[in-house]
Amino acid sequence: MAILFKNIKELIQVRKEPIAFVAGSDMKELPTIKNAYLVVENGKIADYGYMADCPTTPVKETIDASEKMILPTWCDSHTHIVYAGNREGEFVDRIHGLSYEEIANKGGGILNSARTLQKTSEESLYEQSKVRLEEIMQLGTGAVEIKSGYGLTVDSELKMLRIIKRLKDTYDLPIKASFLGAHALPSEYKGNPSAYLDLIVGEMLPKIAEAQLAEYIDIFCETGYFSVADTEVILEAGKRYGLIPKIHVNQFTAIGGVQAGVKHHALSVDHLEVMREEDIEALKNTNTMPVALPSCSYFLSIPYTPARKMIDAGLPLALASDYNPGSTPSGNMNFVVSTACIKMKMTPEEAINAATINGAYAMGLAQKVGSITVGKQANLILTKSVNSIGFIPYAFGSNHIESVYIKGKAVKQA
Ligand SMILES: N=CN[C@@H](CCC(=O)O)C(=O)O
Ligand SMILES: [Zn+2]
Repeated sequence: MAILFKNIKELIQVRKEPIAFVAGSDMKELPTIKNAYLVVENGKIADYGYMADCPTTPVKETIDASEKMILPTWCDSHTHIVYAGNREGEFVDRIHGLSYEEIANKGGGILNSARTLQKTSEESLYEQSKVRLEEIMQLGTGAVEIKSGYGLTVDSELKMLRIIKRLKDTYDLPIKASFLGAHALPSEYKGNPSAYLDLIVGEMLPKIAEAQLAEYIDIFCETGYFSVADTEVILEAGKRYGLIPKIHVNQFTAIGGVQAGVKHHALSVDHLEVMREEDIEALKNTNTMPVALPSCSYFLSIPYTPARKMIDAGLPLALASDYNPGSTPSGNMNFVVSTACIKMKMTPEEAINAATINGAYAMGLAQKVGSITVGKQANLILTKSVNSIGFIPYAFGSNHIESVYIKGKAVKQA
């Protein structure tokens, strides 16, 4: 039996026909219906429209949404929520003046998280990760991509990906897995990166593909991590096993990673804090979604992705959290949307498009989530009483969410 939401002050991100993503000036358009109803049946959006046309057929439950808005849940296309322990010690080191790079050069950073994860049992890692997944669901995330990349050995990378699989099998929200074996060079391979690339290509990838543990292949293409040539090797290898590229590029330096991503038909290129004209040019008229991670810029005090320049050049943009223990210990997409407006000068409409339909596209889920469209999964945010759409990112410190629904079922609040 159906659930009826009635008297919805504004139903946000209504798309009658499914769309893949929005780009350029279209990102300013966020279609809505004021004074609306919405019907959910069998976990899917079954019907919606103006209250004047609200159906009178009996339903299992009616929810009065007077003064409240409904929008699709956030689509977080870039996270690292499977990790062990935390890195608050490095946070304090940075307060005392060390840079992210200096900490990494001392064996901290990603290698620090890898050492902890390698020592952590699969059960404990699952328990730690599921807490973060449940936390982000309560914060309104209804679809998420999760990366490996804190294992950096065959066994530990597989351990991470098995946990992502277990989360997929346990929870109702869509989850996508990316294999990020090339996240950092393990210290035992120092001076011999090609031996580590051989391990990824020769041992990790075949095992991951055989067990069907990942949809995407990722790499940290960055000065001091992996080169553009390494990136091409890894993306080629991943593609041989059917994995689609989704890569980390241009976080600290621009070295041609965007072009490599486009050349290999990456579904997304993520970070993009440092963008040259030629990087923006390279993304035009492609199917590659640029993804900005403003919480990372905030936490590390590094530049924000030049969203205005990119959108004004006609590009699409997605927003994601980058939830991880080092550069972004937060998976709060509400903060991401607010920060995109406050620091990147995106309008509320652009930011909501970027965090819903464009995020869904960046993880291959645009047909399933990211808009209010009949037949899509009923993953919904019911707000508290709010004045307007703009009020949501404007009042950035407040919790505007009354309830989150995944496949039409309310997510238990902590
Ligand atoms: N930049 C690369 N990877 C992560 C951070 C990893 C870490 O510091 O643990 C990111 O996307 O920000
Ligand atoms: Zn990342």
